[in-house]
Amino acid sequence: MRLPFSKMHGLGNDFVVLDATAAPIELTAERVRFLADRHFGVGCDQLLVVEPASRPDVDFRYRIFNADGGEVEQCGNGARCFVRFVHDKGLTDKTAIRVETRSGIIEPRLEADGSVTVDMGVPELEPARIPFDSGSDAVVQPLQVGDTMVPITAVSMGNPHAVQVVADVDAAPVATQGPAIESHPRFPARVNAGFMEVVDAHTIRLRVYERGAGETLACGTGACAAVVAGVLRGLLESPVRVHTRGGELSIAWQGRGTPVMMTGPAVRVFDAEIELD
Ligand SMILES: N[C@@H](CCC[C@H](N)C(=O)O)C(=O)O
Repeated sequence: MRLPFSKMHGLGNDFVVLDATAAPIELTAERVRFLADRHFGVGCDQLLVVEPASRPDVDFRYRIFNADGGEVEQCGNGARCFVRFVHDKGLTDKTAIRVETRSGIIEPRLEADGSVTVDMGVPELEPARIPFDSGSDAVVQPLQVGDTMVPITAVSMGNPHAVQVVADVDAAPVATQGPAIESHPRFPARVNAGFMEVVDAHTIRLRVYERGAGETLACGTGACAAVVAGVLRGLLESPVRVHTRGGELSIAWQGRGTPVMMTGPAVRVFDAEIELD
């Protein structure tokens, strides 16, 4: 079978995007891993599948698979690329879209300058929702990682994040601590590990070791989670510019009980087809 796809990215966090609005696409974890493979397949951090909505009050459903084949709840950079994709493919002409994800409905909006703003919903801060087996809802919690005690803030943007503050993000132990935090027993569903350098109250530098994908050039939900963690810790004030290795995002959050707003670019790089067994 020949499978048409688009290759897209949001700040270098790259995606293979499939249109399943007209007919379902049979996806196995093995197929996802093949498509995501940078040597034997197409290559991406996440695979996104656009599907028809399952209810009348939303426009589409979109599903997210990590490069390791696992289906996950949310993806910020993917949400912006989803909007670019449905417009480029003529699937809608609405600029404000309601879309179902595994973690609920999000509301992205295509801006006049081509950037996309996404209402990413209200962050969950209760550790039990992460799930984070700590029995406490303190904003900063100790996490034993090897020989090091790491103070982290656990935030769910639909998907789970553990954010730590570092002095210099370029020197942060992302490659070593990232996988250890991702699979830490305190996070039974695994977690995305964020390393945030606070530059000033409105600016951070961020790297994220993503669950199921490794370090990516940018992580949209990771940026939202880092800003939430920074505001809760009294280090940041909304809005915050988030500098990633792939570029810049703007994140606004007015505090507990309010949604996180994310604005950034979305790029369709090329369209192609691939032969699947
Ligand atoms: N890159 C994404 C997040 C993708 C999912 C994540 N790796 C997870 O497992 O939760 C983003 O831009 O948010």
